[in-house]
Amino acid sequence: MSDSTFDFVIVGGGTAGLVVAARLSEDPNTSVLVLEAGDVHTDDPRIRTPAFWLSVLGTPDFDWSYRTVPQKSLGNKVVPLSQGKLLGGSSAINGLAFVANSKAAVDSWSAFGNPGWDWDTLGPYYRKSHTRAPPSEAAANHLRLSYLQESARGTDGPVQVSFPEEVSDPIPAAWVDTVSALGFPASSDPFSGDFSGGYVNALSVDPVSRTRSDAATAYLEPAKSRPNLKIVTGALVEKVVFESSGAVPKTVGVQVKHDGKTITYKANKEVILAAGVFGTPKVLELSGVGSRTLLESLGIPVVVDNPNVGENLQDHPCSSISFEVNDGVKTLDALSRQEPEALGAAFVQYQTSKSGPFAVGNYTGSLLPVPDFTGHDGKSTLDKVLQQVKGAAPVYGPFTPHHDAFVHSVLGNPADSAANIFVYAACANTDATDESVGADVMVRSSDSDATPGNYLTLCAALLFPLSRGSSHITSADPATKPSIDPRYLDHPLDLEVQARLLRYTETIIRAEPLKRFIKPNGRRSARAPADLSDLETAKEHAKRTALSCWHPTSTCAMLPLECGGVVDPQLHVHGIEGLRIVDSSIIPLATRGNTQTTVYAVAERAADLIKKQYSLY
Ligand SMILES: Cc1cc2nc3c(=O)[nH]c(=O)nc-3n(C[C@H](O)[C@H](O)[C@H](O)COP(=O)(O)OP(=O)(O)OC[C@H]3O[C@@H](n4cnc5c(N)ncnc54)[C@H](O)[C@@H]3O)c2cc1C
Repeated sequence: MSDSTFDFVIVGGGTAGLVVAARLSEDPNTSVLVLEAGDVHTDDPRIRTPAFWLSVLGTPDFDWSYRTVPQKSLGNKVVPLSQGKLLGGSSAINGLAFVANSKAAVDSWSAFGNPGWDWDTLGPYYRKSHTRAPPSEAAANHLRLSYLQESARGTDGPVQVSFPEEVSDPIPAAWVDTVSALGFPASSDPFSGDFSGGYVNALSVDPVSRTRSDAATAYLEPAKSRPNLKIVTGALVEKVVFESSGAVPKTVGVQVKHDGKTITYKANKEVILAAGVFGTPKVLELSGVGSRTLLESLGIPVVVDNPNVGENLQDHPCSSISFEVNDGVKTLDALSRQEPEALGAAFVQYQTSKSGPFAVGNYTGSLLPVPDFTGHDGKSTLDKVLQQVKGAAPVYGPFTPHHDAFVHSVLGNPADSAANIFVYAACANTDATDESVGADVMVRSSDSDATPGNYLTLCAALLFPLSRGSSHITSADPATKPSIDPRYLDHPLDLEVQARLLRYTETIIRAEPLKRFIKPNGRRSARAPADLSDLETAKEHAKRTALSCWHPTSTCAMLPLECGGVVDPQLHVHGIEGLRIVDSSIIPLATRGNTQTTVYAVAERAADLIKKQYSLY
């Protein structure tokens, strides 16, 4: 294998990049190079220990620590946006929730102009990427997991997935029972494509070692000794290099900064971009693929003028409120306050029996229709809201009519979920400041009252936001971070829905059995209203507390060019030979639920498409 020329050069050793690298290098006659800007931290206990994920956010060794531009609709708040900067990428720092997308959402990809991308074709790749260990009988009973289906789970895929074997904490069961009693019982297996209801989700946690299972451990570890696979870390890809003499620019390789030197690696077959939702459009723009106006303003020679690059950014906004629990109810507050006794006990429990709070991430949630739009008056309420926002609805680009049609159809179908309401078992600090990075905004901090107390935070996340934003470079210098503008809650329909979801938390905490755990007239998070029942009050609180759920997608969407696209259904960049994108940036529509399963599935499918094109083993 040459040191500087490979069949495939993969930019980004994150979630998608390592899947594709592992699959392509299964063919011993194919050489694969992975270039990752971050370093190797696979053995670091802060990465491996499931519950530590919030505490590592903002750590420069692990996190790009992006921040949005001031968000107009949130009173100019700047929202911190973590993204993994290490081998394994965001799969190594994420919240570990392992939940599949819905059939309706994936089927829409094909309807948007991507033939061959629907639930029937992608569903098998969700299963191919993971192995879900069946829960013990005790955990299945305690966590109300009777809806799981054997046919929906992955049985021999690389990512190891399990349920918390936690049978002493009454909150998850109370949560599932409460949501069910309110009319939303878990309907099916989350990997069947048709799930809705309250649930305890599976986690990307190895059932034996009770450590994080990510792209580095699941995909790279078994493949890393292959002689045809080379991984270079600490390597920032600055741009893709093209040969532009023919009618269509041809990809030659990439230019990289490594150890202070500038190096060019060549690709015999393809360069594959997997630098993530902000990294991939940045590399494209630095390479001359993007809006002519932007590139010329920065002095970057234009290779392909495509103004869609970096557009269509979608993310799940999440607004929340914390409620004080009754005395004696155990939450994570003591750990979040870093009380030595609580930390010590959790540490010992994890070390000795791989159990306790350190063994799990966040796992109590729900995927729901918008409750206001269900039931007897649901349709007329939705019609009224749609009518009300009609005149003020922005047009973000050519994808808007397709996007509107899909979101309106989901909102109008009580069998589809448009909302994720979940519980974080501690008080949350939702007030980002200009200096906030990573975990500052979730972990309780100075803004909480001084008296120690225990809380449940209910978070409401809008799963199909119509607000769409962008991520673009502002300089030709590869070291400069992009300007990220998700436009959270910019679309008036998003604010209407988000406020209704947040308002619904008042209904949830007043319903049995969860009600038994909430302190009557107890304290709430700082500056939270005493009652959210008034819609205008809920809107203000939704805006004030809105943060990212860390699920950004779609900045290089798989869509026809005229519809706002950057890649075609083979994941080739429009108008360029030999350049593909395989990461979260190609997902055309925000996912119904957390994103990692969809990234794994897309990358698995991408590897098959590439293998087929080149007749690889
Ligand atoms: C804090 C957080 C919590 C989350 N929680 C969950 C959750 O609980 N469940 C869930 O399903 N999803 C969750 N997600 C989302 C999910 O993890 C991501 O959507 C997914 O991992 C993204 O995969 P990717 O391959 O697109 O990008 P990444 O995995 O981020 O990979 C991109 C890689 O490219 C590298 N890179 C970038 N630019 C360059 C360059 N120029 N040169 C070389 N390398 C480069 C990066 O360092 C990174 O390693 C979370 C994400 C975060 C950040």
